[in-house]
Amino acid sequence: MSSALRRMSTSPFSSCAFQQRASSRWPSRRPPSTATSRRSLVVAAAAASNFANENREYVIVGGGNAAGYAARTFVEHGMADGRLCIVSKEAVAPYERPALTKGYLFPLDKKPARLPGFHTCVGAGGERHTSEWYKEHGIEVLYEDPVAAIDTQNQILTTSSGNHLKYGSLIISTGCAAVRFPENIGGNLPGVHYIRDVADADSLVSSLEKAKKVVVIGGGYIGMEVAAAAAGWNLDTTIIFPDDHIMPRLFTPSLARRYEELYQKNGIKFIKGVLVDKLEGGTDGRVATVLLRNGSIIEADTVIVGIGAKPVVSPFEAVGLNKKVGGIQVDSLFRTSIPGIFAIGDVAAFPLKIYDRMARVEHVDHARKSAQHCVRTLLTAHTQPYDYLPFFYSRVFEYEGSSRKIWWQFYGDNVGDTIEVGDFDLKVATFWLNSESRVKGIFLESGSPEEFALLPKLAKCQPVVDRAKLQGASSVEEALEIIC
Ligand SMILES: Cc1cc2nc3c(=O)[nH]c(=O)nc-3n(C[C@H](O)[C@H](O)[C@H](O)COP(=O)(O)OP(=O)(O)OC[C@H]3O[C@@H](n4cnc5c(N)ncnc54)[C@H](O)[C@@H]3O)c2cc1C
Repeated sequence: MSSALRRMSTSPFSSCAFQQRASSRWPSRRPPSTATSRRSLVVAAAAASNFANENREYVIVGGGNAAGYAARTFVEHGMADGRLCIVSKEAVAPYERPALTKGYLFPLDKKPARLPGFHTCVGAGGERHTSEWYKEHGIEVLYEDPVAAIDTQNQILTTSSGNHLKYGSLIISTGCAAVRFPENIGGNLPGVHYIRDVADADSLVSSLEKAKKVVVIGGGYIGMEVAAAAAGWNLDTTIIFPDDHIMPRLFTPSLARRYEELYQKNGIKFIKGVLVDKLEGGTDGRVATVLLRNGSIIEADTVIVGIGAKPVVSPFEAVGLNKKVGGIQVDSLFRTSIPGIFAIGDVAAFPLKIYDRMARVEHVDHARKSAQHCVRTLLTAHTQPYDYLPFFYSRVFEYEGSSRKIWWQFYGDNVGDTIEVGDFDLKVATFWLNSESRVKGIFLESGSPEEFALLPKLAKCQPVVDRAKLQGASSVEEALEIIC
């Protein structure tokens, strides 16, 4: 590693993330003054050593889930030390983003059922990849310095602080950004929250600590999880969305109805089938009311907007975008149209081989697997196409004292018609069957580890089933036996 690189990889982060959790929601946060001095150091190093021409063999842009798993794969191949640089917009080392709407939001006195996995885990020891881990493995991480421009001809990245980095190979993992309400309808009022990163989650926790009336806009993953977390704070919580039921892109109406009943038992109210027109501030400037298209006015001191996310393609448009599914177009080895440039995770539009179509998948399982596949391609020149089976999961009401903890998984494709089996109070499964009665997708809630382990196998081999028999199954166990 060159001396300039060594100086920059010095990270002031703490490595004992968990021990410090009780006193801070983000234990390894760096004091702002250190960030400033580190940036000055980077600029000084650039001036002193013709920084732009100093070659980084491998550069990852983005400091999220995919970046974390890509770094881990570089380490596993012994190719990280002094060769790998991560350029991140965030102030902290890559972490497990799904925790942000789950355990991370629970009140600390309710002891989260699962410790938030802020940092990626590796190996049998499951050691945490704190900033210290990156340092120990000789990985240079530039924090809070997003890439602002790329010169693909000369292979140079320019960061927002004005650094120039020359790369050998580049992996883009910029993920997604939350869709925001425009400013003119109150989208930026104090008390209005969007959750994409840990800074957003910290800001929401500060609001929840004082909140009385919470409105969650959006009935998808984010809305469902945040509303369930707000219930853990015993707050007056209302979910508002334009669809007929929650999770319209995955849940069947009957499954959604049972979930809505459970949410209502936890004190959460629903306003369905209506759009939000405007958020208005009160005398203190904070959000105070939510105006609906049907003329209703809902009071709120805290609003969480979960209305979707869009891939962060800027400033990489020239690398080649996919117009249909959005994001950066890659092939089955995560190669973009420009040699030496790859894209992974949420931002990558890739061939979903099993269903023979292009897709972008905004889920952590794909972020991890695409990262591992891409780095193996880069380092070992393997040519096996990525063969991904879509997998989604969620967990809600996991805090201590909750009447019912929910954990569900979905594998496959939710196309065709559905057969629902089981008792919602115990265990429930939904099967998506195509016109040939092949199982295309499976949803299971509250299954055993063995049952959950069956799902990917079934969704992959897509067995043909006897519909009448499946329909007549009296339990999930019986249904799985019929299919297997
Ligand atoms: C609140 C929340 C809850 C979720 N829950 C679940 C769940 O329960 N299950 C599930 O499967 N998935 C869940 N997801 C989705 C999952 O977290 C993502 O699919 C995963 O994080 C994608 O990884 P990624 O690295 O592609 O993107 P991200 O993890 O989003 O990382 C992208 C990174 O790039 C950085 N960046 C952006 N632009 C630049 C730039 N110009 N320069 C440098 N850095 C940049 C961002 O700041 C960020 O650090 C959740 C997502 C969120 C936001």
